[in-house]
Amino acid sequence: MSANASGNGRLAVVAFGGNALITDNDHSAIPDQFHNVEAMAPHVVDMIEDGWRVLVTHGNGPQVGFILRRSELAMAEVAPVPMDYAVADTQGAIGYMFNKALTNELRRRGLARPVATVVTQTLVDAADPAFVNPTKPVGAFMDEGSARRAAAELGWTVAEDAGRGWRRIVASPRPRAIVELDTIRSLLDTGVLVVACGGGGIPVTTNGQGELAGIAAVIDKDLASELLARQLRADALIIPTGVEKVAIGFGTPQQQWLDRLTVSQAVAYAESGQFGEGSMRPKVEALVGFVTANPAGAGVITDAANLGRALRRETGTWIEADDRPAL
Ligand SMILES: Nc1ncnc2c1ncn2[C@@H]1O[C@H](COP(=O)(O)OP(=O)(O)O)[C@@H](O)[C@H]1O
Ligand SMILES: NC(=O)OP(=O)(O)O
Repeated sequence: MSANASGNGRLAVVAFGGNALITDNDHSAIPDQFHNVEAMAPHVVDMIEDGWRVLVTHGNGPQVGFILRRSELAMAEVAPVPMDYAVADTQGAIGYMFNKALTNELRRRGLARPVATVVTQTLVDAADPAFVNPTKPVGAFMDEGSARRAAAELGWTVAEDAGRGWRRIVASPRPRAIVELDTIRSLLDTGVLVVACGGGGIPVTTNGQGELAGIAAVIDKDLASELLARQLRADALIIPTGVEKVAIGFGTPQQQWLDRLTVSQAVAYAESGQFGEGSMRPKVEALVGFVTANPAGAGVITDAANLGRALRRETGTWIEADDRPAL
């Protein structure tokens, strides 16, 4: 392994959004997702060349919904896929896309660094109120009529998603612990480029004797990535998504893109409804949690193409502890 591939250096958790993996009109098309992951890989490898150790996490909202829908459509012929297994399926498939794209990009640049995807379980509380109040959008966007029909005919819970259309929603309990945390840490310490905690992790509960059991839910990957970044004492938590910066008045004539938000400003804006529920709000909340626990840490929201520029502070929205002086 080259010196650059050692387990030293600043650690960044980079949490790619599930929607950010999709640009094609046919939202469920796999080649389009791989094409987008291929476009993201050079930005991750740029960070490695800049001396960062990188842990990639990713969302799975659209993809887990597609798997559940395929399973429903095929029910007459094959047994249905339980939701925890559907999340595991997305970790495997999206992890494979990142493994392949990152390995190819490292090879192109002559960098010797192993890449590994860790199937990751995330502990949740079976009594979490989220199980009776689903909030996590999954699968395709629909018009309201189609959504209401799916609710009546298929028993889905549906809701409008951040002004972008209607979607199926499922339970999204808070992540409490990452079961494979020590394995992920060991891999990072030996210089492996790790992909982990996909889709927020496979939701599991424990019976108190440490015995794990899967449960039907999709965990928010921003909140799980924050937990992971905090427990690994990462230096940066970066959330690449569909926008270069966070805005107040998003989508209105008063829209104002933000370079920096203090924790207090972020909390106040979140409480006044400035950030889309289930879209931008959990990202802001994740970074507030991260920089509150680690005031010297960098908490940044941007798009994948601007990862490097955002880390150099040329763009993106940085969320910072209240007492950190503005640059
Ligand atoms: N205040 C805001 N500022 C910027 N974008 C916002 C805001 N509120 C909602 N959004 C929307 O949230 C999207 C990011 O959420 P989403 O697509 O769910 O994330 P992910 O990339 O994790 O799949 C942005 O692309 C934007 O359309
Ligand atoms: N699990 C999750 O939060 O996925 P998205 O980022 O795709 O919504």
